[in-house]
Amino acid sequence: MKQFEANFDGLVGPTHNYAGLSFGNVASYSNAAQASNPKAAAKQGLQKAKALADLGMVQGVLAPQERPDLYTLRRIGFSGSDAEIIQKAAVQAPALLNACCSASSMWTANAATVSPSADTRDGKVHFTPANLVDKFHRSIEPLTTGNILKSTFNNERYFHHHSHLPEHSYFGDEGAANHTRLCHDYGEAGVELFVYGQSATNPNTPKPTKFPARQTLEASQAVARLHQLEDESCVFMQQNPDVIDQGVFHNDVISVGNQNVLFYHEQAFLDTDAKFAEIRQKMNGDVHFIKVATDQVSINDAVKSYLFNTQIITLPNGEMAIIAPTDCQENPAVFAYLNELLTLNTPIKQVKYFDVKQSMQNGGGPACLRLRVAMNENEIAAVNQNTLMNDALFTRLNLWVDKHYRDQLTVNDLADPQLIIESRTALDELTQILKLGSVYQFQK
Ligand SMILES: N=C(N)NCCC[C@H](NC(=O)CCC(=O)O)C(=O)O
Repeated sequence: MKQFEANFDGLVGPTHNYAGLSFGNVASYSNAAQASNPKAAAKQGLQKAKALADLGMVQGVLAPQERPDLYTLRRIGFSGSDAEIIQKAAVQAPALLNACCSASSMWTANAATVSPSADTRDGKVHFTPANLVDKFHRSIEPLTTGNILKSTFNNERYFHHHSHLPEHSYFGDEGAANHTRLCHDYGEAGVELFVYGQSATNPNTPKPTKFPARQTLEASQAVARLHQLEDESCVFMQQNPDVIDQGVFHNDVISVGNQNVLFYHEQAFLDTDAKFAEIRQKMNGDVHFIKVATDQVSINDAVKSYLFNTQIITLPNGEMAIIAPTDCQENPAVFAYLNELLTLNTPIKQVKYFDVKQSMQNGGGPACLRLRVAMNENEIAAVNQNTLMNDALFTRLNLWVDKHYRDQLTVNDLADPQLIIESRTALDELTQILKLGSVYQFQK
């Protein structure tokens, strides 16, 4: 049976804005309070998704979340009509209103951790929504994420959905941003590489000192247990705390894998040699570790350009390509490195650049925008087919964005009570386009 790795990109929501909500994420902090362009942001995302579909990849979309999140604002004590709640929050607690308006669910690498059926004991594809407890604006995502995943992968014969992990710092979980699956063929059992920032229960292990380590070892181990993975197919590796302190807030800002390739910066991990030996032994066969040295690309350039927040994809002809943000073209050291990479004898033969600047300005590159789901033909046939990208869906979603999205949004606009009406109208229509059923609270 044929095997594929599908990418499910998050649709950018109508409230896309820059509110400086993510301490430790350099781009989010440095672009705080800039005006955003929701329509352009959504279209940049659609262009990338469509281009991958046109390359012959299986490409899907995941719906965004309802924002402003009135339910959370009510939960924290704001009352009255929708307009009154927004108006009171804007005056009394503007930072909390901003958090409840974030379109951060667009970065679906943080939606969940996914283990393909080839790796799991029950032979199903497993999903655990990330609890994202480190950031308040993201901690309000997992319930709706679970609803959207269940409506997108809506067949119990093939898909096993778990609840998110307990909402406590012991179990800080950021989903697939800290999880890479290495394998020889997508349909064969692979090695699931869990990269954590700190151990929450062991005070003697290294930790960053300036910025938070969002992913814990305890969360990664819990996901591996839930997903019924064998010990022989898991590797738990610690991210270098020094790079977290330089703005590498997720592992996918410093390394990316695909099949038997791991592309990484030499400073990415702790205990690299021993852990790579473990990966080699568990992989039973060739693994290409493509190391980028600090004198080729500094951590600062990697964080600015998102060299490692690229997608490595296997094209239908078997060659690998890198999907990179145009920011990599604009950074001389990174552009020179990528040109050189193509001359080295690695499986990566092409680089394709995409303008995703609206997302980049909040610290989200091409890889943040997608959730990978490796599936066989039967599993793909069991996916909600209305979420799969093709010419018709691309046209339909562009028209939908044109109809509902604002050209520009500032943080001050988040107090406009009209925004919730626009957002709900847009999302209601989207659930009909994607035939998701009632995934949002306002639809229940
Ligand atoms: N690396 C991966 N996989 N994802 C990137 C997530 C970016 C996101 N930015 C934000 O949430 C910024 C929102 C704001 O500041 O308005 C975050 O920090 O969680």
